[in-house]
Amino acid sequence: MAMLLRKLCESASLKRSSNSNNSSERTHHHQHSAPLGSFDSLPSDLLIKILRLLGPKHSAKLSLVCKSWRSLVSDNELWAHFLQIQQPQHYDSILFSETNLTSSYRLPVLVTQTRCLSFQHVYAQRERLPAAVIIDGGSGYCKFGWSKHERPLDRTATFLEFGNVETPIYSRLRHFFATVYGRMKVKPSSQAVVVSLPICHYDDTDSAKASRHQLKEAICTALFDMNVPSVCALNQATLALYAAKQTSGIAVNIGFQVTSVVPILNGKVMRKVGVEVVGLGALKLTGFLREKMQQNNLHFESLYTVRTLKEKLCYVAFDYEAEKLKDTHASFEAVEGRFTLSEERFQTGEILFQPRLCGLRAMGLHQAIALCMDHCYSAELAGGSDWFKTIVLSGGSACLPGLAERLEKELHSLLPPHMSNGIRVIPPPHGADTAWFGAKLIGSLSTFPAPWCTTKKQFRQKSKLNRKW
Ligand SMILES: Nc1ncnc2c1ncn2[C@@H]1O[C@H](COP(=O)(O)OP(=O)(O)OP(=O)(O)O)[C@@H](O)[C@H]1O
Repeated sequence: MAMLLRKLCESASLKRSSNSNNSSERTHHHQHSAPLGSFDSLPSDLLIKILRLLGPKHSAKLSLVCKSWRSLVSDNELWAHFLQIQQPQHYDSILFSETNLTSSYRLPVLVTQTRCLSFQHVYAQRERLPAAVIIDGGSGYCKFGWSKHERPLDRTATFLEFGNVETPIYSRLRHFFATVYGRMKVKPSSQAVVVSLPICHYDDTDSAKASRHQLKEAICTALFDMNVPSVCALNQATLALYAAKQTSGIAVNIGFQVTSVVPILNGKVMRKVGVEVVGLGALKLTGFLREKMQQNNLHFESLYTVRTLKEKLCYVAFDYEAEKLKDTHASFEAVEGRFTLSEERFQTGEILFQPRLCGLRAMGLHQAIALCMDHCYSAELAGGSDWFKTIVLSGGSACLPGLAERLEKELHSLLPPHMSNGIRVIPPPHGADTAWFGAKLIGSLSTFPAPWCTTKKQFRQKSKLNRKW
């Protein structure tokens, strides 16, 4: 094989030199004589196999030799293979994003468009792309890092460091972004940023719209004042949906303080249909477990221990009543020592379905989702009658094992068959970093940053115009 590869390269370089010596001969050569030199006799699938072994760099070089090599090398399957071996675990996400998200106008992609996609071009563009900064600033925890990295570089407790609501929003944001860039040890002016917008001011009212606009403006102003060259700001729910390789569906984010149920059609939040919000989140879950542990004489020093036990031992029961009859003891070695939990393990997650267990008069998560689905159905939007049947979970607390299965079961029993048939509840595809991963997908696109980002100049011009009007 090594000999074969050497011969291939020799033939290619021979051909290149003869081509550059005589251009009229080149035309003749391509059209009539052996266009691939001594490899002409080999079937093209074998040649593709050889190219696979040569790798992307050498294959790209071969495509410079002549038209015939270029045509052979441009094989889409070959470059799909190179994309796959480069990031085997994310290949599906790359395919999804390159077919559905390359333009920021998130219209449904036509089949013909998919066929036009040149994987060689996609590969080359992605290689050339400098890494972007990815910041998902959650209300509890901020995840930040690089688009070319597998996962966030770090997490910081947003609520502890930046949670002072009395501070004017602009200075809080400046401090927040300066801290993130400081921790990443990078100059803000060196690269574009993809930043998440929190899921808040959900309503379809003018005042909520104005608040959303104000928040986005404040985020962009803070970043541009720090000389970031271009900014892409997208809401967390849409990013979570992208992370699950979907452009339409219902994004359910179990956040730090609240849970939001967000209908999204072709990447756009359907505020007219309605976003449901339940006042339950990570804080309530931890608080509930703490109470249960205290009631059951399980002594701990730090709330951090309770949070760790929640993450390591808690789960959602498929059938709450049946679970009570089982032996559910399990232990975990925390920093403070060894803890054994039993019923607390599934009682904690149960508050999502029965909020009254923690003294809250609110809808259960399944009810909020069913209500949202019902609104989607009644709205009769152009997306058809199925787009809202895909439900994507996100947020750290949505990582509780068993949550997706239980939700699916509850939705089936709440909804009539024409609405529940085909329901799919997808667990957080990238755990607590789901929205971050969605933003990473955007920051890694072959077309990034152009269609997704606003440059400093564009932003300033738009702000000036807005002020005039
Ligand atoms: N495997 C897990 N099981 C249960 N809870 C988890 C798990 N992993 C993380 N969490 C919890 O998730 C919470 C943090 O969630 P997340 O990072 O989604 O918050 P956030 O993004 O700041 O919230 P928001 O969406 O409101 O901005 C923490 O309380 C943490 O304990």
